[in-house]
Amino acid sequence: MIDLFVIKVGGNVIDNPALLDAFLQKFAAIKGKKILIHGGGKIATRIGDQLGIESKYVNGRRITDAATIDVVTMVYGGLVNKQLVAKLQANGCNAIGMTGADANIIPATKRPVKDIDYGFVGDINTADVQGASLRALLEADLIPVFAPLTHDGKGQMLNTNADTIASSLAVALSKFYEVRLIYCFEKKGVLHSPDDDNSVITLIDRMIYEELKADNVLTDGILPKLENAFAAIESGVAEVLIGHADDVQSNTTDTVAGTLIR
Ligand SMILES: Nc1ncnc2c1ncn2[C@@H]1O[C@H](COP(=O)(O)OP(=O)(O)O)[C@@H](O)[C@H]1O
Ligand SMILES: CC(=O)N[C@@H](CCC(=O)OP(=O)(O)O)C(=O)O
Repeated sequence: MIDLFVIKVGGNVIDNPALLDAFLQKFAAIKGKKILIHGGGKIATRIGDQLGIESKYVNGRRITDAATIDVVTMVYGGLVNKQLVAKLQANGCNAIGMTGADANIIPATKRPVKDIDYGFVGDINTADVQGASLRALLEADLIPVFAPLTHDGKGQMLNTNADTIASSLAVALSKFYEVRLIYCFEKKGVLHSPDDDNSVITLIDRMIYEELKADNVLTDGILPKLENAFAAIESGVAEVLIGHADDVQSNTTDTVAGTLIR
């Protein structure tokens, strides 16, 4: 039986106040143990623009130079994280805001420079994720809320994709709990036609995934999301779902809406 929900909410939801408020209300109402991981890429891009710091992406990852790591640390670890915590508190949810540096929960290594220099982007040291410390917070009935930031153990903050953080935390916690990982975004799930919310693909396994890729059904951010979903399933996470932020509550029950990854 599932006894922990690891839930990720993406940038398009965070950037839409009505959708975000509805999501947080539903998240707060979910019974049982839960963790929230948030993105916020769009807000970081907007605030960067205001500061004259332009955003550049390669393969869905932000090139994070010295000025950009300061922006994302402020935006993800400060503005977005604390606003979400305050709104969850207002909904009666005892949230505690964190980055991967806090309690050393997510140690990472600066991505080595090969063809591309991503700058201060962190690859998670998966075996070192402190699942036991996180369990202690959960057992104290706190609700951890993670910003997409890690650290190198030598004093440097690193920027890490939020989908990857969610997958790594789900894997680390699956030692202690039966975990359902839920990716929440602004679509009803993985879609056959990206513009048609009624075209949800209800089940994707590796074979279907390869077929969908070959047919060019999957583009942009959905590709790394599915890779992270498969990585979780293949490393001990019981269930992974990709669905709409509005459906988060039903997706913690047996009546799921969205795409199940197997
Ligand atoms: N077949 C598809 N089904 C759903 N989304 C798709 C599909 N193909 C491309 N996408 C795009 O992938 C995006 C989700 O990835 P991303 O922007 O990284 O999400 P998040 O908001 O969680 O960060 C959707 O907003 C959508 O534009
Ligand atoms: C390295 C890297 O690309 N990090 C991401 C972290 C934020 C994120 O993942 O936000 P969404 O879930 O809203 O896309 C970035 O800075 O955009």
